[in-house]
Amino acid sequence: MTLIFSSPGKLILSGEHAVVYGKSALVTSINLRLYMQIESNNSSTITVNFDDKTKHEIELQSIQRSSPILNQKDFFDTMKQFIFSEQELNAILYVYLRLQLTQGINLIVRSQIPIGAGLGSSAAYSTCLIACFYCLSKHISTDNIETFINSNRNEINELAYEVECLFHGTPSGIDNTISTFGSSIIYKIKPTKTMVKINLNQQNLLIIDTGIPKSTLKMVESVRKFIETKPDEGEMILNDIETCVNEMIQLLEGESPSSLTFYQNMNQLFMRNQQLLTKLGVSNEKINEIVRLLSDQMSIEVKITGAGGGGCLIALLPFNWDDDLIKKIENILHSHIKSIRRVQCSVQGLCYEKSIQNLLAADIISLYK
Ligand SMILES: Nc1ncnc2c1ncn2[C@@H]1O[C@H](COP(=O)(O)OP(=O)(O)OP(=O)(O)O)[C@@H](O)[C@H]1O
Ligand SMILES: C[C@@](O)(CCO)CC(=O)[O-]
Repeated sequence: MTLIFSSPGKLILSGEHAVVYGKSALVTSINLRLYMQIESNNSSTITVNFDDKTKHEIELQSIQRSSPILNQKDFFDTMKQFIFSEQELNAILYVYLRLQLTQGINLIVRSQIPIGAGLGSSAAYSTCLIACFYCLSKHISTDNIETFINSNRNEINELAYEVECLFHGTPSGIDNTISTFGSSIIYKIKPTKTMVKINLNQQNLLIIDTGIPKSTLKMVESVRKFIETKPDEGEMILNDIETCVNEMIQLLEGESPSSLTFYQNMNQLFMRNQQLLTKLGVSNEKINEIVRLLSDQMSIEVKITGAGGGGCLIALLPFNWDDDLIKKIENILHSHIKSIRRVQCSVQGLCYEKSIQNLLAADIISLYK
């Protein structure tokens, strides 16, 4: 049986980091997707092909277990000698054992989402991995896959969260949730995990890739240290970030996205949110310079999206933007960034791909427009 799934990347418009501490965050899925194909075979190996560039083979005889892996701790404790240095391979091993598969498998991964840039590549990977292995483990026939996926999204999301924990320690779950469900959501983990869909039809979001490598794990850890050392200041910043999120939600619910009021207020909210993230310590000199250049020369406010420390930044283009305006931005930033790109948001979440065409066409997209 051959199955293909795809999942989108994401942009956090507001609320990153604060979401880890139970505050609301606003997140949207974007039109960059990761595609994964799975087929079972009669061999005793898992073969993996990443973007036609890296190929791996995992020998199954050595790792088969009679009882399932129950959680991450169990995995690392009992599979010590089989742990790879590449987390993407550990994720495959984890899911294979967790879902008690026994057959040989061929996996093909092709992705448009830049890796490690704050756009949720690991969550799209985790979500597709679970969908592939879960459907295989349940022997779902291809005719029933769509229905099966739609009625099991919550379970897929919970399992994808476990895989995200391999990548990120104890993430909030915002990335796998948006990748599984798609569209745009207000996400919160306290007092219980909740997601509320919100209408967000923005065509004017610009992603600026700083080209600076970042580690989500390290950035989340540095914020934790900040909050432990300065709990009062930390709490105030987190509350102020949540106020930005709530004001953004009010704007989305109350203003036409093509109005000047909407643009001006969103621009201001990006600025306030960025200042708060800077206070939390997740910005740096290079990011500050990019923020300063666009603010001073174009009155466009830029904020970090995701963990910060590098990766991508976002800005909202004025509703009357044109190619000349983008060129002007490129000219101002060209020696400071890797690339820029406009994206569509609120796209479909995890989905079953009926044909191989999209997988074949997928290639890591340079963020350059
Ligand atoms: N196309 C892919 N091929 C192989 N591995 C991938 C792919 N996409 C994601 N991964 C895995 O996900 C990891 C990236 O996770 P990381 O959290 O660093 O970046 P991100 O998910 O892009 O950013 P963020 O979590 O901040 O949104 C990679 O190191 C790799 O293990
Ligand atoms: C920085 C963070 O808030 C978003 C990462 O995409 C971490 C998380 O929510 O797990």
